[in-house]
Amino acid sequence: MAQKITVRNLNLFYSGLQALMNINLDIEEKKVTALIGPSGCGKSTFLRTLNRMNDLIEGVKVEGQVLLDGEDIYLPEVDVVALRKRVGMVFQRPNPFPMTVYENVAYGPRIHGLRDRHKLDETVESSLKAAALWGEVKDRLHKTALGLSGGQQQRLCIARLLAVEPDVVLMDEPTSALDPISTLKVEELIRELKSKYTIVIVTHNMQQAARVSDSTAFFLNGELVEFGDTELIFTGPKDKRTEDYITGRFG
Ligand SMILES: Nc1ncnc2c1ncn2[C@@H]1O[C@H](COP(=O)(O)OP(=O)(O)OP(=O)(O)O)[C@@H](O)[C@H]1O
Repeated sequence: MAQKITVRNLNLFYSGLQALMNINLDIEEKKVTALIGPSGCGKSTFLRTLNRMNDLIEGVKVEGQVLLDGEDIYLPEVDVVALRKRVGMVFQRPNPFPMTVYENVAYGPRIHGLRDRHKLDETVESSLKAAALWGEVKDRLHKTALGLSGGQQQRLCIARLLAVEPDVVLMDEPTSALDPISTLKVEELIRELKSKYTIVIVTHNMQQAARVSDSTAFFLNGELVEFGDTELIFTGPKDKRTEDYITGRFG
């Protein structure tokens, strides 16, 4: 199976304090990879290394390699804006711009040079359809996005990201601020999106990891303890620490 992202000997330090310890991990193309582990174990930090979001934090030092389609994203000549277009991110709390639904989705393509109104309309419609939101918003495209429900706002943020045609979608606890029904809708969407995108999701919810992911990585204190097929991780983990965590003994 094709590897989309290859992580080799990755270490990360926050002002000298080591938050990731020698991580080695292969992320498969068009699969969902879940990152699990107790609070503070480094899941979000690791997720942010995949599109260099940690660069925005002062005092961060990264060692090792993250290869995207075989190319090291940490080389100095890499265009970080182009990288973040290819590797987009959805956050814990939905963060639509204070604009209309349409403008939220059209924003990215416009920034990247799309001006043609007809093409923009098409992109907005196809992105909202891909995010399973079109039916709910097609009659309110020109109303503020802030009037949508939390679950709709999160799917709008996913549509906004899909509009710039990424390869990889990073999701940092994308349903933690949502009610159970909205959560299921986003989970359904994740399963649909993997036919086109490589998805990496941080979740605190073990059932969610089991429901949506193909592979699961268990982190503890900045280390990758175990990584493998989700079913195997949940039914027969090799490491005692993984077993303790998934059976709820800690975290
Ligand atoms: N901006 C930062 N500056 C300094 N230390 C940080 C920063 N962000 C995270 N850390 C530290 O790095 C470690 C890993 O944090 P991280 O947020 O990646 O963990 P996490 O597993 O995602 O936690 P949670 O599940 O609570 O979100 C923690 O010890 C945290 O305090």
